[in-house]
Amino acid sequence: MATLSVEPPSSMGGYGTREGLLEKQVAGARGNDLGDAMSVLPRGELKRVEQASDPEGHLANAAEVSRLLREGQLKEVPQAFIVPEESRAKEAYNDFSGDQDIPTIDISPAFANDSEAQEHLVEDIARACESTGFLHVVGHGFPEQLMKDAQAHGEKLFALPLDQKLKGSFAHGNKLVKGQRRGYSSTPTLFTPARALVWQEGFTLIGDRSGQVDVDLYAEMLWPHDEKQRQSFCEVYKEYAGHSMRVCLTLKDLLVKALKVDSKHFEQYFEQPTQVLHLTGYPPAPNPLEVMGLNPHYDHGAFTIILQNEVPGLQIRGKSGKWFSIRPVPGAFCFTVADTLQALSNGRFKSYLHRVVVNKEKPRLTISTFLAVDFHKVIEPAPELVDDKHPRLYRSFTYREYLSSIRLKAIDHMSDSGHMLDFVKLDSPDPTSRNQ
Ligand SMILES: O=C(O)CCC(=O)C(=O)O
Ligand SMILES: [Fe+2]
Repeated sequence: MATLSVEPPSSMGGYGTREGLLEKQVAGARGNDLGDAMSVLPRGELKRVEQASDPEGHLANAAEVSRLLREGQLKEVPQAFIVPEESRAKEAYNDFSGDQDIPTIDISPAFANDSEAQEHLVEDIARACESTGFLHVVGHGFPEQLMKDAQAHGEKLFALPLDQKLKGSFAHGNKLVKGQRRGYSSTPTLFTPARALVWQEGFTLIGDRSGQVDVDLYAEMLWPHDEKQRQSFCEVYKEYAGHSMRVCLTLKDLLVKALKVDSKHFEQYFEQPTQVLHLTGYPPAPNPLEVMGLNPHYDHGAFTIILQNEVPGLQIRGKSGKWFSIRPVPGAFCFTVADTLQALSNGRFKSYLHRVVVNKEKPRLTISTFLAVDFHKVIEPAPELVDDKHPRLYRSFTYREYLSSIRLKAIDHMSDSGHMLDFVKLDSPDPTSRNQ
């Protein structure tokens, strides 16, 4: 996924020149050690990623490879994408066994004055976050046309020639920001125990609480000669960021109510939240299960809302341990609890392992909004959630630490499907997670 910036929100606007903004962004990114918030790169792996996403290396870009295969210019998928047998998904993109447990919840009572309906809503949310960790959100008030426009612009972006897309990337040439995904990102290795390039490409924007987002710079690099497209792209994603932040903050309020805790404790984590808007394109693959769209992982932030096109592929590993695909619900955001929320709720709300598999025919496109808590706030559960029956599960940590030192430690010791949160568990027998 994506990169987070610790720059304060005001830093996203107001730079007179493109160079100034560029410089500032690079400096900002260098100044933080968060790295890529979602990608787990084992040490030494970065070089491989940089090489793999070399502008010359068209064969390391999943979209390009997919195109060449479709056009018959390439006979087989390059080895770098092939997932070792033992790490491959066995469940196809349209295996929905288990999907019936994922509820669709209408959050419109959150905007109305009906306390009874609100109470039911809050109960439904609590139940879903405690059991499946995933749910579909409808009745969110996000403009339907804007969803479609954002998806259409995503398709346009991913349809650009690779060389052009790479110009809108922060991972190349002098603009290299180590390990970070901002703007366009060519196919990376993500959550790597599987050690293969994932079958996807991405585009990342960083936004703040006010809904501002750093889109202008990338649009200028992607469409230097097409002002109309550039403006329209920027307009759509700025609007998208404003609405998605609003939906996220509404969800945050509902989650606080669902936990029945003093809202003050929670509010402190969301004074300067960051939203990472991440578009992911998953091209078709001839033998879909020999590659992986996105390796199994838990999201790190507070929670994520995912807008999916009509093509399924997001899979979760349910309580029974069985993987299944989530059927996209038109007009809905797919919500998932992430690690920070699991820690803040003292384990009551659960972050689940998920991944993405691809299919033979249809490109999949998603727009994820990752909501992250303030980087420097010490994450501790609300006192009401800790008692004799519910002892404290995780030690205190900051989100910044979670994405830097804890993450590095986890990378060295974590298994394929390991959970990074286990590395801050208080009763963990794992010596690497103790005495920190
Ligand atoms: O694209 C999707 O369906 C899910 C993406 C995801 O899980 C992630 O980027 O963390
Ligand atoms: Fe995820």
